[in-house]
Amino acid sequence: MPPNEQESSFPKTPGANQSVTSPVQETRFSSPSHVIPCPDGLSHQSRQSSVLRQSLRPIILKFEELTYSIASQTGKRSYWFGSQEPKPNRFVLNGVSGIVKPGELLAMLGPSGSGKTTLVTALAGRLHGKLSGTVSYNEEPFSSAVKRKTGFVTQEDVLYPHLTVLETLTYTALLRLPKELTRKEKIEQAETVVSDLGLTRCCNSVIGGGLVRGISGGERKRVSIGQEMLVNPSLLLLDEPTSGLDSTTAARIVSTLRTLARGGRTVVMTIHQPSSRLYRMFDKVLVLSEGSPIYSGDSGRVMEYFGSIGFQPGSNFVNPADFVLDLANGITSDTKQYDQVDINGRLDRLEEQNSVKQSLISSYKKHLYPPLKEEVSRTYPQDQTVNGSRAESLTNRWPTSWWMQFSVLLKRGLKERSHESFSGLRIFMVMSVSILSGLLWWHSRVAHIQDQVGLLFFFSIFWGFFPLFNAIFTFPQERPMLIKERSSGIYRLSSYYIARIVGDLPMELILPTIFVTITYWMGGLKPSLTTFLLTLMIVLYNVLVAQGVGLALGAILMDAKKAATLSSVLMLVFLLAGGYYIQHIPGFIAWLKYISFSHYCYKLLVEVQYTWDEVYECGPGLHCSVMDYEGIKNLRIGNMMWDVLALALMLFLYRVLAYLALRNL
Ligand SMILES: Nc1ncnc2c1ncn2[C@@H]1O[C@H](COP(=O)(O)OP(=O)(O)OP(=O)(O)O)[C@@H](O)[C@H]1O
Repeated sequence: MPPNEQESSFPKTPGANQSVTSPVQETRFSSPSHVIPCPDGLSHQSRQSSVLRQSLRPIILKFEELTYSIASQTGKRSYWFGSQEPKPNRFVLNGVSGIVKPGELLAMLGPSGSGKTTLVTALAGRLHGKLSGTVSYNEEPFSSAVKRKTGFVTQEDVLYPHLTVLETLTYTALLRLPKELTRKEKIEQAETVVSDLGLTRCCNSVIGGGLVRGISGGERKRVSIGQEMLVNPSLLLLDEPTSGLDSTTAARIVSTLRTLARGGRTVVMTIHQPSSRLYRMFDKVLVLSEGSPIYSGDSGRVMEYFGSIGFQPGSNFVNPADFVLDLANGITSDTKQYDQVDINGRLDRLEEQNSVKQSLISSYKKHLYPPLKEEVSRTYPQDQTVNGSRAESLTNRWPTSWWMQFSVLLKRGLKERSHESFSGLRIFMVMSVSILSGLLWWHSRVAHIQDQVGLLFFFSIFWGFFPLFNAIFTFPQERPMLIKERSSGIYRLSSYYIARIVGDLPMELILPTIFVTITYWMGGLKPSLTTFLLTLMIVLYNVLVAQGVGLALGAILMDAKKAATLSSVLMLVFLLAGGYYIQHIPGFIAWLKYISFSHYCYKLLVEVQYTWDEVYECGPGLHCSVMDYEGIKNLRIGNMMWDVLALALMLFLYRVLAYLALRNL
């Protein structure tokens, strides 16, 4: 078999219960030494630990009379307040029922907006809002045990763009697979998924996204599926796994899903417009029309059912999916659908379509719902249920230890953000500002006290603004990933949060160190190593506090634009209340400086720079004490400890605030 044939296609696994008989491709890819070698097609080991193996704890998924509504708006705006008049709730799902057993693949079909995504999200236990009806997993409600055995692939792929395919799956394996497995076994499992999903060819390519060119949409989708397959889920739910893919790739994906189902899993997917080739792979279909079911049952009996209630396909009929989707839209073979019709004709047609939909919904209720209800209410024998593992899962809520989560998240974060942390632009910006300010304040002397104090104030403001603005984007950017991984119960928020903060530290601290080193000596500040080191420590301390403010604003607002606007206002206030520009702030607003971290930083910088016995030339032949200089006197220099404590309090409080805001995500 030519290498490419092996690599580019899905494995020809006949079923998880059967052994793979395809020839083994033994030749490894010649990969550069710095690149992790990609796994072979299907190696001996892969065959033994293939993710297409059997599910350990089969799940029977039942859902009964699911109804979900949203409050809609009339669109009429009040002139003064811009509020909208409330309208009665709109039903997105209306009495949807079904049952999917282990080994079955259910496809949910329906036109755009018919409620497929809402339904699959509800089945994954992630729909918040007014959902009524029941969803059960082996007769039990959704629980953390079920969550751990459920894989959910959303319509949009949420992946880190700068990680490679193999890195993405390896980090997921390290985080999601239980601690009973060794690190080596987890990595092997990730490699197996790469082989099983035919991703060998692109395993060292970056995922890409946004402005980064990476793997194709189909490959990205397979990576998303692979992330869920890694944990050998008993229940796999996928929202539009084939959207935007060519028919061959779509067929490969559905074929893999079928293989997974045959291994004893319960697989549910939504699909927009399947080809007849895809349609034949489904065991069951559920057809939705504006949130109401019009068919639920065996995929092979769909034509027979609609024929029995008087809806026959037209003479040019080929694909059952096209036929049922037309029906879900209220279009029958008799409808004049694509002709040019006037406005009256169009209204008539809408009425006609609505009456077709109503008739289909009534027929469903009359003919399909009673036997389905009976099937759903029946109790099925279960060999081994997810609930069997409940006690174990409840005592052992997380798959890995806190430390393991922290170290994997730290490494993954460093890898993903290495390009931005060490971005040439950021370094260039800091270097150029430091050299420019060094030149502007070139060898300033105590004699020019105002200039020198200005440089210290500039330190406090620049190193307040810069880290604050960088930190603002952290959580709004990470939000989709955090929601995805946290709703799968992969790690604790604390391990993620600390890994994120620690991961950002090196660059957050290296840049100001370079800056202060250049500007301090060029700017002619006190030529003492101790004073220099103290100045550096104060600036770094300020950076950490500013970063905390940025993280808190980003986490609370979860909108980078809003957070940036708010922080501009905040920094402007801190700039003005800092004590450099205005020395006599009116008493009623003077408290502002106490909430400004730049004020404390500036005060500390002045305190370490000057001593009480230092003088400057305050007039021709006149020498005054530096501490009597108006700009310094009003700072009320004295107790450095209070300033350090105030900053410590802010350092702690803002970070706690950010953490609490993330908990409410
Ligand atoms: N939170 C929400 N706010 C407003 N509208 C909503 C919300 N959730 C769902 N809807 C509406 O419910 C309907 C069903 O949405 P859903 O995304 O489930 O449809 P879909 O069948 O998956 O569509 P598509 O195939 O285009 O993805 C749509 O009209 C959508 O606008």
